[in-house]
Amino acid sequence: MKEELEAFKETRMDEHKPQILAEKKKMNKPNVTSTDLHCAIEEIKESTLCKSTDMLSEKYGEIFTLHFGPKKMVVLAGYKIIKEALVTRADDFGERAITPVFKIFSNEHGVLFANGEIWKSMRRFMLSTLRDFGMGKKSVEARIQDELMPLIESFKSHNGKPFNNHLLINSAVSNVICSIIFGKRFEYDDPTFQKLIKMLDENAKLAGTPTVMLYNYYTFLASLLGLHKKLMQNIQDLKNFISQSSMTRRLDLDANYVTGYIDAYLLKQKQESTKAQTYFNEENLLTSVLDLFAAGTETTSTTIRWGILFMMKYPEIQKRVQEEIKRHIKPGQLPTVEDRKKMPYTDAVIHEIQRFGNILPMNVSHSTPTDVYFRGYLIPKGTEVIPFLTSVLYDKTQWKTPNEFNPNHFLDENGKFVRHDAFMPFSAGRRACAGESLAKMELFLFFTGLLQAFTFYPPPGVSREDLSVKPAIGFTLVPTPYMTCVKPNY
Ligand code: HEM
Repeated sequence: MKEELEAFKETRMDEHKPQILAEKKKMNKPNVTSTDLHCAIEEIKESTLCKSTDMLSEKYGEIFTLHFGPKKMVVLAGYKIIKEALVTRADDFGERAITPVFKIFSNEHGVLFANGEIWKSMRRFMLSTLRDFGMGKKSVEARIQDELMPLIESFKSHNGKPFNNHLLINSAVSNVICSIIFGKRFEYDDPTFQKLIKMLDENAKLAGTPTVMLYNYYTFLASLLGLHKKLMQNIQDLKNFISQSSMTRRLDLDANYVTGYIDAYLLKQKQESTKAQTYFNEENLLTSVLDLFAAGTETTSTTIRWGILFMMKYPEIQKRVQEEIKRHIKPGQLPTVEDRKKMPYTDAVIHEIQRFGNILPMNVSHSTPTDVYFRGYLIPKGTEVIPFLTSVLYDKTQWKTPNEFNPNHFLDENGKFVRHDAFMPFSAGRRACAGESLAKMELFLFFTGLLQAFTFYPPPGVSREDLSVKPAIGFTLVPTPYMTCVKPNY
């Protein structure tokens, strides 16, 4: 089989003379290491350095090989090539790379870290169930609005004194997902809830640490050292919690009263139980619920935390958002999804928070399901591919001022909101974020609701210039921990 593949490569290479990326390319270009990539991401965020992604692509081109320890990966850099790969060539680039760390999360089940038929049926079910909840009796919009009130109260309770908003925002966002999954929210001081949030937060940090990365590339050695144990323990504990909750829901299951995702899954499982082949088993339930939990909490919460930091740093922008809120939403009334259409400036600011915040700089790795010929190269089957999202969100050919926080990127000369093709924080193509609609709704309702209620400003003695937008590097780019003060607006 191996010889056949080699022979195949040879014939195809003779025909088209492509280079085998990750093999021949290395000969005429310097090696790019993960450190180079991380440095570039850091420098991009330091606007004073005025560096941008073209630094990487100018040096190495739009497509290059990256060496992580013994492993070679292909990086795609820039809007055009990433769109071509993920959208036009979706069949060639639409698989997930299941690295050893991702395998700990999923054992190749669920949605986020799965492929093939399991991925297809789980993703289809996830999208349709989330859509149904959006239109159900208690819509997702109402669930988010319900969560906004306790969040505002908790912010108020600090009486203008500096506090770190991290845990509170995580709790609010996580509660939206909990309400969708389990059909109920938790009090912020509930010890079980606090433990869940802590484990999710810890895992997001751990997944990007060098020690856990080591597990990806030197798996045997890292297993001996037990570097991945905490991550594994957290995942097991989270799955145990989901399993217990689903056992309770099974007892109360009522097709006329579907409270959440778990109910919907259990009903589907019942329907499919007579089929010879079904993917609606226990392992897929636990993993897809964990996917929702993990992918749905950290991402949205981090984006809101970036948003508050940017509002403190750019008070003139905060003021313009608040003026627009005052014009369209009465005091005491909660924002609704409908309001967004009337509020182009706020919409543009939220889009810019996502662009500039760039929370998933390296996307989630894809891989090639077969040998792929692309832009004159042969990328062998099973190669990990990084569609480098930073290079799209900061692409100099697509944005007027890529290294500045500038809401005008999303406004025309008349102040109307304009879409931007290179706005790709949710990625693109068949693996694009499954929670995009929910995330957009949450970002608008939480951000607008918080800015309606409060003005955010830095603690005494800290100037806006002191506020750093340099991220802490990990799997997601999170703001360096900061303190904030709030002044109620009414
Ligand atoms: C601001 C918030 C969010 C951002 C920026 C974001 C971004 C992303 C990105 C970049 C991917 C990888 C896409 C790819 O592989 O090409 C992804 C995948 C995914 N996201 Fe999100 N996400 C967000 C919120 C959410 C929420 C709220 C949920 C769940 C309710 C969610 C669920 C998922 C799932 C299940 C996948 C895997 C899709 C698949 O592999 O088919 N995300 N997201």
